[in-house]
Amino acid sequence: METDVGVSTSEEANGSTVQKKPTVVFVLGGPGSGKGTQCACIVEHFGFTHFSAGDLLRAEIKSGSENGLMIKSMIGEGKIVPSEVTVKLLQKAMEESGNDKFLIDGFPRNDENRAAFEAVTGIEPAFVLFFDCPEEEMERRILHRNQGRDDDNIETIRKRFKVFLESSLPVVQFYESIGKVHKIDAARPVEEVFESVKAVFTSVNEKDD
Ligand SMILES: Nc1ncnc2c1ncn2[C@@H]1O[C@H](COP(=O)(O)OP(=O)(O)OP(=O)(O)O)[C@@H](O)[C@H]1O
Ligand SMILES: Nc1ccn([C@H]2C[C@H](O)[C@@H](COP(=O)(O)O)O2)c(=O)n1
Ligand SMILES: [Mg+2]
Repeated sequence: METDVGVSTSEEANGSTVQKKPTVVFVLGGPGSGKGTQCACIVEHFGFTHFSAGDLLRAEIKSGSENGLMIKSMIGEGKIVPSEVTVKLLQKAMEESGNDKFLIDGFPRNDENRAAFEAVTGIEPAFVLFFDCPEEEMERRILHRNQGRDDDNIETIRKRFKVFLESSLPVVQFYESIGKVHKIDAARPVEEVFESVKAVFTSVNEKDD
């Protein structure tokens, strides 16, 4: 059933009401491609609220919720948590944020994620940013990340890469087929990548004006 996440209502001059859905940008890319790093820059410049699906799931584990152990075990195996759980966390975060512009990072990770989000929120992404990065570079970045993530070990990293190729890339290809993907070469220094990201947001904003 569809709910009205962040829907704002405005009254037209003729008295009719218009409902505006929030703007959602999905931020996709392999593990360690730099999604979180770039999202932090986008937030500073473009007024979006950033939600990382992985961060929300890790917070759920820490909170001691009834799903915590299941989520921990799936993340440890590099597997994708059932969409019902992740979509609920995203929906709650969006509702509580007070904003109507969201960067959703690391989601949708598979076609089930994509379909569940659309069915529950009724929202389709304005566009999708895809950070394209070679596996060796992603592996190097993750192994130097040092954020104490349980899944940043070589065995789980390899599993995450496999899931990315088998389940997440097809979602990117789906959005490509409907013309929604902006592909960014992520194998460059952070500032250079962000220059390309900025150009995407600026051109989209200009088209909307
Ligand atoms: N362009 C870059 N060049 C070099 N290092 C980078 C770049 N972007 C991010 N990093 C570093 O690589 C590591 C992974 O980046 P980040 O956490 O942003 O990736 P991610 O795509 O969110 O990964 P995950 O999917 O595992 O959450 C971090 O230590 C970050 O500082
Ligand atoms: N849509 C999602 C996003 C993340 N997860 C799980 C599985 C991932 O390996 C892990 C870490 O995500 P990241 O922080 O690397 O984006 O979280 C998921 O099941 N579903
Ligand atoms: Mg991340």
